[in-house]
Amino acid sequence: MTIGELAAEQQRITFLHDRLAREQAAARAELDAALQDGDEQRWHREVAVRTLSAQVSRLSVAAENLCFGRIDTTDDRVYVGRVGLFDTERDYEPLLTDWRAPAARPFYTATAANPEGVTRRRHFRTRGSRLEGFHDDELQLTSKALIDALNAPRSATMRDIVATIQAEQDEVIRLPHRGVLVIEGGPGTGKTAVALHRVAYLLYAQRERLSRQGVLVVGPNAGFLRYIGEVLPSLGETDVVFATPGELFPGVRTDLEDTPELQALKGGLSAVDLLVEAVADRQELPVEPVPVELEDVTVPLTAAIAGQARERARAAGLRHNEAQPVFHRALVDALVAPALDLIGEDWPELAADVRRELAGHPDVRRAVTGLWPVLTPRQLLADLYAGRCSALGHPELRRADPHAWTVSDVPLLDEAAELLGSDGEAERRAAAERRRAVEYAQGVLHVIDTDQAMHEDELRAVDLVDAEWLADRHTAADHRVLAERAAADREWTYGHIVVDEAQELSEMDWRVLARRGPNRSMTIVGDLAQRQAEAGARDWRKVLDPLARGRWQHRRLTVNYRTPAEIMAYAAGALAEVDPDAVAPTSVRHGEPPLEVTGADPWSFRPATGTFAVISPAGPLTPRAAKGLEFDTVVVVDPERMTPAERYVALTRATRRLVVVRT
Ligand SMILES: Nc1ncnc2c1ncn2[C@@H]1O[C@H](COP(=O)(O)OP(=O)(O)OP(=O)(O)O)[C@@H](O)[C@H]1O
Repeated sequence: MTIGELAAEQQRITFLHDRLAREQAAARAELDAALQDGDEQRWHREVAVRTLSAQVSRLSVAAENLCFGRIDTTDDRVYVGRVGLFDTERDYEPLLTDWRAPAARPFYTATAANPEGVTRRRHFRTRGSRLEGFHDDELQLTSKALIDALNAPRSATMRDIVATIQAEQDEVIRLPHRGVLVIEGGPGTGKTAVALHRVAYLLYAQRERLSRQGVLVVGPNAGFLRYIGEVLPSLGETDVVFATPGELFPGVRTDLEDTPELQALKGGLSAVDLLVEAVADRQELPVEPVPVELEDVTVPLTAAIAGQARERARAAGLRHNEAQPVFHRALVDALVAPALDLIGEDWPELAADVRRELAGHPDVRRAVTGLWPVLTPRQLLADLYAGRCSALGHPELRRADPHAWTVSDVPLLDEAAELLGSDGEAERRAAAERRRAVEYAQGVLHVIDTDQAMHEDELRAVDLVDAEWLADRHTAADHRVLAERAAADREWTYGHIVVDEAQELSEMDWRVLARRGPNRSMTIVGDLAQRQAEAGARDWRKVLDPLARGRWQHRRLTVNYRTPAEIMAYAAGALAEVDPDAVAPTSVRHGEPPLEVTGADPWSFRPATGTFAVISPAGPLTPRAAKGLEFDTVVVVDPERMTPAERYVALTRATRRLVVVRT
């Protein structure tokens, strides 16, 4: 690196930063203009505001590490960075190439064995717009830039890796597969990083579709979501909903766990049958005949009559709530003949009169709501847990607070919503919303109309518009951002779904995700050897065949970027206990061997700098909560008191130093 070269590259980087600043200013000005534009149709304006806001946020996060690399070929030179910048005066010639563009790809994939036309690959080290240095990596597999990145101390949140994506990772990030992609790999192989960069890549390659539908990222717990939550915004992407499996049913947010036995019961597919039975159990027959008092006679609504009506309602093939009116009609039909028998007369109009009387009769209506109640998913499950479970052969499901939802209840609530159908609540809410809007519009028109200053022969607002029309204009647009709308709507379907730590999800969880992603565009990352959940995956085929038979692909990552080789060798014992045939990933770095001590205070190992965690069966950080996280120094307390999978997870969290303390 000569001083002249450094100055030339600094000039280039300064120029790119100036360009970025210009583009930022232009996008902001356009956004301000769109926000103030009163003439533009409202819908157009909202689309423009949304697109421009996204553009502004994308450009504003790009300044840090704006340009991180350069590749030279025999006839071209490409600067690679976080966003694309173009020379608008020179036919949109690229000044900086977005890391996701095809032209940037050789930056990640060229090797000495397969240089892809690349003669030089250069990595820049920058701070803001200041170039601190650069180096050329001779197209080696493991570059200095990677080792520097891996040796850097970690912070509380995960960072993006655009400057140092490795070839095996790049292949997965850009894989053109449209269905389900499973990325498997041991601890620290960059599965999470790769999945998030794949989202950023897909948002780049299929922006039109994905920004309309959004992307859902499912992670194991809130701590993990906080840890990874900055990666996509740092890449300028915001149309992403993050959720734990305990948050996938709108209105419920839980991290309570059932016992492993209950998790297994609720997580297996037989839970669907249990719910079908629970719904059937709510289609009841009267124990005693219910008297229906007509004008002339009292007809007993017997179990036989209700049974007849129930058969008809069940045969209608509708969902439970939607079949209630069918049950009502069938009950009325079934009561006509006994009523006529009791009246003892029959002439053509009499049957029609009796039917009419029965149809509107409060006794019949009460019987319908008692025997075939409209239910919400929560009511169905709460009643089940409050005691109905015993009659269905599962007394173990009974619990003191039936509404204390657990993570394993969430897929059951979702399944129940499917079985029950609409309870009318959403429609009622929409109708109430609409009534309020019309009332508001009427108020607005009234104010305009009673304005004293108005002349009698002037055209008045009410001559031109009515309240319904005004209400339409008022409520047409939903102002919430996509992520909020999607998270609140159980029937929202996402353009792409990412599932991290996917080995933890139960068969019932997968059914929820299948509903949220009917196009089966998914990236699933996990490691079967790290499974801690009783109802989790033991075999990808078993999980994915029902979801996307013939449409899923499997890729494996083999290099460990987190844990030094010495720590990985130590953790290999735990891995062998989980699965004797499993192969541990190969670490790229070496470090100090783990330290084993007895009876020491775990907190005495807290280093002066860097991130630190104590993982112990009793907390503060349990192996379960440590899933997916990493720290510079980790103290694992009493690994023998953990299951082999928990031990394997706990021992593979350190990026530098591992201490094992036995109490
Ligand atoms: N190409 C890369 N350049 C720089 N850092 C990387 C790269 N790939 C992975 N890393 C870093 O390695 C660490 C481990 O990555 P990540 O958490 O994605 O692994 P994982 O496979 O999801 O691990 P686990 O299974 O334990 O959750 C992170 O700090 C990540 O930033």
